[in-house]
Amino acid sequence: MPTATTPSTPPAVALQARQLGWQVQGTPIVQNVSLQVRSGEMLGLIGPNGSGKSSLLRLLSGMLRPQTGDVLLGDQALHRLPRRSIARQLALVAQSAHTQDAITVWDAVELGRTPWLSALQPLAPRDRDIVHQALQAVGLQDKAHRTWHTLSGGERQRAHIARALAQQPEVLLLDEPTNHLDVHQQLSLMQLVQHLPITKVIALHDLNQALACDRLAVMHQGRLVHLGTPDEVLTPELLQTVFQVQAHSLTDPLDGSRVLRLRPLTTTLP
Ligand SMILES: Nc1ncnc2c1ncn2[C@@H]1O[C@H](COP(=O)(O)OP(=O)(O)OP(=O)(O)O)[C@@H](O)[C@H]1O
Repeated sequence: MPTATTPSTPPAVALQARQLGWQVQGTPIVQNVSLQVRSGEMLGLIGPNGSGKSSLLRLLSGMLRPQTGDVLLGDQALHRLPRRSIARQLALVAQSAHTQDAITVWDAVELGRTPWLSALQPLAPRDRDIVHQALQAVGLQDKAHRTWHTLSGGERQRAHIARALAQQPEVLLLDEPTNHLDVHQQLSLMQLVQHLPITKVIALHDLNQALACDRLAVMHQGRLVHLGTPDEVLTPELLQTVFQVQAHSLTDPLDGSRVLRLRPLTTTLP
């Protein structure tokens, strides 16, 4: 019978930020952020433009090194882990990941297997199956042999996600993954991510999409200002002070779920 101390039992906290701080030339970008991401949850990261969401995700992924505080992946300090070990456990789908134009979609997604292969080791049939499944999950199986530069913005976005899935991470960080996607693709992607049996942290701008998360973390001016369930967090008061919008909750007559109706407090850009 497994116990709480059995090594194969996943830790209750998959990823943890402890008093993270990051600044550029004396300007604080992320300030004193502490949070715990529970194993298996989908944690939404929301906040206005420039509030520090992408920076926090990059700190959590190890791409950026904090000047203060640290990140724990499971119970291990991220900065002490070799890159390869991090890449076997955690994948980041960044907002503007670069991919060479001449590469095919298949090759781009195949790169997700790199952390699992030793030098010069060719892909085993199992690796090829995983790449195939990742392409299928994002609906790109028919475009596997297309070159990168021929893809639309939305197709590139889905290919980046497929590459992260091919990594088979335990923790998946996604930075505004629904950008560039049409409404059908946005909903499909949110469902796909929601049902992945791993830990997810997802930066989102669409607050109605954020309602599907288990918990939400709200960034404002580089600080984490709220953490809780969508109902606890998305109050009219918070939406007014952080997002500068007036919010009304409606109920979807089809399934009784909550829908947010938002109006700007002011109509002028800051
Ligand atoms: N490398 C950098 N050098 C200087 N400033 C930076 C750097 N990276 C981020 N910033 C600044 O830090 C702030 C937070 O940026 P970040 O991209 O983390 O915000 P965000 O919440 O993801 O924004 P958005 O919703 O617009 O994508 C912004 O003001 C940005 O200009």
